[in-house]
Amino acid sequence: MAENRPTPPDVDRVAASRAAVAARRARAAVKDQIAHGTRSALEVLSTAIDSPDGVEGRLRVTEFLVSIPAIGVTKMRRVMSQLEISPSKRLGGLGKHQRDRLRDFLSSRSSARRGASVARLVVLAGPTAVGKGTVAGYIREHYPQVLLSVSATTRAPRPGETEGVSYFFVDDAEFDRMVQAGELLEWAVVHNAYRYGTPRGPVEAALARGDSVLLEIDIQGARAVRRSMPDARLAFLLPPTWDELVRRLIGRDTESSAEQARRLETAKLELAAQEEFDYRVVNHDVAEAAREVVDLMNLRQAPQLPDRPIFS
Ligand SMILES: Nc1ncnc2c1ncn2[C@@H]1O[C@H](COP(=O)(O)OP(=O)(O)OP(=O)(O)O)[C@@H](O)[C@H]1O
Ligand SMILES: Nc1nc2c(ncn2[C@@H]2O[C@H](COP(=O)(O)O)[C@@H](O)[C@H]2O)c(=O)[nH]1
Repeated sequence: MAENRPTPPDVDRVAASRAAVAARRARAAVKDQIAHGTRSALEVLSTAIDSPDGVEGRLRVTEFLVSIPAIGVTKMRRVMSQLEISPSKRLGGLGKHQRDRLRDFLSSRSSARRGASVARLVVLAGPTAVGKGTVAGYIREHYPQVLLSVSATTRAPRPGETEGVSYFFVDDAEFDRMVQAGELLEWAVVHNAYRYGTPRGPVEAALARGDSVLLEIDIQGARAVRRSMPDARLAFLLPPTWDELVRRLIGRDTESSAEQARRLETAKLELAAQEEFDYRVVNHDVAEAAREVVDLMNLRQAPQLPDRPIFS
């Protein structure tokens, strides 16, 4: 029996393997922070320099670079070679010149991005029931650094909706006044029923501060934003399949069957508009779609669109 008891070297090995798992998780958390913009890459580099044996210091430069939005593996390799850093290096093990070159690279990137702050306006549109509201709600909850514009609407609140959070619920006279006073960045009659519009003030103020803004609006609104703010990035949310879109609309159970049929007819036309958009995001999974939309706010270069529509 005594032979089955863990010997001191076994105990050491178990402890070491637990410590390695914990360290890997801690490094993954740092990479997530960079990817989601809750921590800047420059700040992580400074921490690594101050404590080379800490979590940040143990991050490989390759992993660090690819966690930065808009840096993929190909670009990372190019940057590593330009900065003359070998792929095996960790942030805490960089020599002084390598650190300086990496710091300069990160600073020039971040100031270039500040200069392009108008491109931080992202419009999320797509057919009825694809999940725009669900994805936008997820972003509101999980990405507090993104301002989610609150629209004005002439429709009545639904159960559970809150004034000033879901919408600003206004009557026709007030909506007319807002239009006349130029208070709306765009507005449209949606589903041939009620008017919806984006209040201009909060969006412009946030962009002037350099904050990211998300508009969850219909396709007519997206077109209007494109005309007035050509730097905005337009994302089209797609369902995985047409049948899934129908399932979501019917499953939501917020419209009569006549209204559902009407929305599905409109949805066919709206799906044809996807090619007017800069990006397409397929809403298989809410968290994943939300991350893709948030990533658009940090990209400097728009990724190439595929030649043909993904789904129509
Ligand atoms: N990834 C997903 N997987 C499964 N169900 C989803 C997903 N995303 C959203 N849904 C569900 O689909 C339904 C429609 O979503 P939502 O109301 O957000 O759509 P919408 O695009 O905002 O619609 P509308 O433009 O008509 O207001 C909801 O019941 C929601 O819970
Ligand atoms: N053009 C705009 N469309 C908007 C705006 N706010 C919301 N919407 C779109 O309306 C429909 C219906 O919304 P619901 O809450 O009544 O189901 C949906 O497609 C939204 O995207 C806006 O400010 N401008």
